Amino acid sequence: MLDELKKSLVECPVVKKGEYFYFVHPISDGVPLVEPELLDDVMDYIINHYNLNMVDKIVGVESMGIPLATALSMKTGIPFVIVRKREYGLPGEHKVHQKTGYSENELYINGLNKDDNVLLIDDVVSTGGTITSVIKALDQIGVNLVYTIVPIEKDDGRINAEHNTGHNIDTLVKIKMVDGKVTIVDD
Ligand SMILES: O=P(O)(O)OC[C@H]1O[C@H](OP(=O)(O)OP(=O)(O)O)[C@H](O)[C@@H]1O
Ligand code: HPA
Repeated sequence: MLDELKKSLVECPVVKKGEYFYFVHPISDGVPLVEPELLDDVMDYIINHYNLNMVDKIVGVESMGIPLATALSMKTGIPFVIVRKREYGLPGEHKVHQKTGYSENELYINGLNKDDNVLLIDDVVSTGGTITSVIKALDQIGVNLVYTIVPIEKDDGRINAEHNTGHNIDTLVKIKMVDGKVTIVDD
């Protein structure tokens, strides 16, 4: 089911951002072109492997959590909210500092309440910085984090993020950068 995702990852270009080897792929970048079948494969995998009956809200992280949250919402009928890079100043807005291997930003969380049953989705976990910060903020808000699903796991950040947050992070494909190229890590 995930064969296409794996194949497309191995074939995708890699660019350098400073010292960071950055793979460029439809799911993580919307570039060069997102084939709906690939998105559909990822969604079907999630729908077939998780019990989503108790999930009240899907939470996606800007930018590339947006197509994933949208597709999952449309398939399941569960509403979604986006953790944005824009501040709104609404009551109850939570500010989160995001640090990746190549950038830093502020993120803003709106639209969530204590005890909401939440599925968090983002495209990639790499250093684990982003998902760690977002999960810690969700814990502060007091939501019930039912699942955290990130289709692409790159290098070793997931384990650190799980250790630092105490939450499981489920990934669908694990990749490693070897000699500046994407390789698949089989379990
Ligand atoms: O595990 P980490 O090292 O934190 O990397 C993962 C994060 O990096 C990317 O976000 P980025 O802010 O680059 O942007 P985008 O989604 O706007 O492309 C990606 O979408 C993840 O959120
Ligand atoms: O190498 C990457 N490619 C795409 N998105 C990412 N988010 C973190 N690292 C990466």
